Amino acid sequence: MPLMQLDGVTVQFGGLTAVNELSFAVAEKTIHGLIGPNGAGKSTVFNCLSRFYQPAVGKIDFAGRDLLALRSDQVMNLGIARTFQNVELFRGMTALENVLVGQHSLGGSGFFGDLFATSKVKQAESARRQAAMEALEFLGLADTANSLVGSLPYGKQKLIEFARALVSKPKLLLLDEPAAGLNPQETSHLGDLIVELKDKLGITILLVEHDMSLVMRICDTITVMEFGRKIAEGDAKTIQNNPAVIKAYLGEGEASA
Ligand SMILES: Nc1ncnc2c1ncn2[C@@H]1O[C@H](COP(=O)(O)OP(=O)(O)OP(=O)(O)O)[C@@H](O)[C@H]1O
Repeated sequence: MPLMQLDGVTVQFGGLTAVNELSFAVAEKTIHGLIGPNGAGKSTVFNCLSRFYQPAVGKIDFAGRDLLALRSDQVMNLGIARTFQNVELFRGMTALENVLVGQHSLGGSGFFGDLFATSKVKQAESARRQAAMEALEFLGLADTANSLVGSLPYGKQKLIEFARALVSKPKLLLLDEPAAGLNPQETSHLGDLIVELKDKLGITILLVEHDMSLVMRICDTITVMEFGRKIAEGDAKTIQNNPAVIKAYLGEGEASA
């Protein structure tokens, strides 16, 4: 059984159908790419999964639950985390503090516990800090823990966003253009880290990305969208040789796809 299944999902903005009867399944512990030319509807799909948008029609099942019946915060508690196209961190806070923010959804000790800082609270706080440090260490960022995020290079900031998403212990991680703004070396390192998230932590990844060499290198399965519809699906080799995919990208001038 897949971890997540979209079934006939349709999203409209006024007269525009941004996602059109889209169905696809994401298998557990895989890296699943969602690609397509600009405006194909990829971000709209992510925004449905994070529950920012409500589809007009369709169903989304996540680990046996009806995702569309849940609020955005409930989705996070169910085990879905995401990163954003543009880095969305608190620049005036340290890397560690930013990662700690990602644990907020895991629940705390409650109002009185926080107020009186009981030993239980202190223990929970120390466990949270340890988990945040472990997430930073996993991504090779331990040395940045006490640095202000705004002072760090963009590539590191992107990875701190990853750490923040990881610390909520997601089953599914939605990565929205993680390679945007990174140089080829940083992109290659990022690709290795994404594979490690799958292999070592067992996290399922849904990846929206324009860097085709990264997508083709790390994805187990790729779903291709154009004008809101699915036009192809399969492994990298199948997708690279699919005439409809080649046409969709060539039509946009992205012959590299
Ligand atoms: N909030 C919105 N209101 C109106 N139209 C929207 C909204 N969000 C997206 N759209 C439109 O829906 C279509 C799909 O957009 P979307 O951002 O999902 O595409 P995308 O595949 O993520 O594109 P890109 O690769 O450029 O990020 C586009 O025509 C876009 O203009």
